[in-house]
Amino acid sequence: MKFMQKLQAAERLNDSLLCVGLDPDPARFPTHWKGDAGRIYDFCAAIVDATKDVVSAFKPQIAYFAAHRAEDQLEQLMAHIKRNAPHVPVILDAKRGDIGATAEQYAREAFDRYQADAVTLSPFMGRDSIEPYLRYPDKGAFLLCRTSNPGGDDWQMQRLADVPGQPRLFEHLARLAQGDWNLNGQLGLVVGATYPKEIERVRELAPDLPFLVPGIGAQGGDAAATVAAGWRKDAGTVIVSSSRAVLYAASGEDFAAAARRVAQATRDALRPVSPAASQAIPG
Ligand SMILES: O=c1ccn([C@@H]2O[C@H](COP(=O)(O)O)[C@@H](O)[C@H]2O)c(=O)[nH]1
Repeated sequence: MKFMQKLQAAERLNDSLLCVGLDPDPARFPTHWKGDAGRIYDFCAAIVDATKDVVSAFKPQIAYFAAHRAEDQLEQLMAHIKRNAPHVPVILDAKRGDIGATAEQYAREAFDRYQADAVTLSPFMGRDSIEPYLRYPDKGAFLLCRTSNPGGDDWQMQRLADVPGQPRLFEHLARLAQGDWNLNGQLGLVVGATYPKEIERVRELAPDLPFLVPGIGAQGGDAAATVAAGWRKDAGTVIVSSSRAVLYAASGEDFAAAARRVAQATRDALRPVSPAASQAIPG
């Protein structure tokens, strides 16, 4: 099944726009596993099992595994999700961006090694740095467009003097992703929940693309404003990601149950409420 279809099916099945981010930090593990990087798989698998009927996607962040030499635990985790939550798409947050030949290797890493359904990419190096990922017809790729961090202003808000209308960089990218670059409908955009006005702008420029939206929870973005700005009935959807607020909801042996409660509350806060929208994710 293609990534976009899998995403749509998971949204409907779980009636959810929430993506749980898997950013395992051993220093924040529950007391009985605290500091033990050997428990990364156990921790993430428990979160997956507790939230798999509440989410539209999972988003493991590769840095949290690589930093602890835990790539083998990421492979195990991906296999666990395929086995126990096969209906939930997995977006590998890797933010890769390199020349074509190297991008081919990164694409193999994401899609062959880790079996991800989609990957995040930095589009800074241009179209040929994205193309190798699009050769996997069933997979998706999310391009960083207007990121959730304050430093995103340094580049993404700059105007391009040589392009008609002098769009900001993020606006130019949104147009490319909706148009020329999106040959087979595999692209989406990363837009931070911390900038709802820009989410709205990107939605104008890219009406059909799925948005991966980090920045609610620990970064303080507003769930309802995010959905109002980015989600359109029967058109572009949003995959709203929260990591730390869910993962570290409690520090005792009940951590997975606490994560589930926060995930459920977040999913509920993300329900579309505009008059044009239905309460449930439409089928
Ligand atoms: O613009 C971006 C792009 C990616 N991220 C990633 O999302 C999560 C956010 O974690 P929280 O704990 O929910 O704040 C993390 O993996 C980032 O690398 C982002 O925050 N902003």
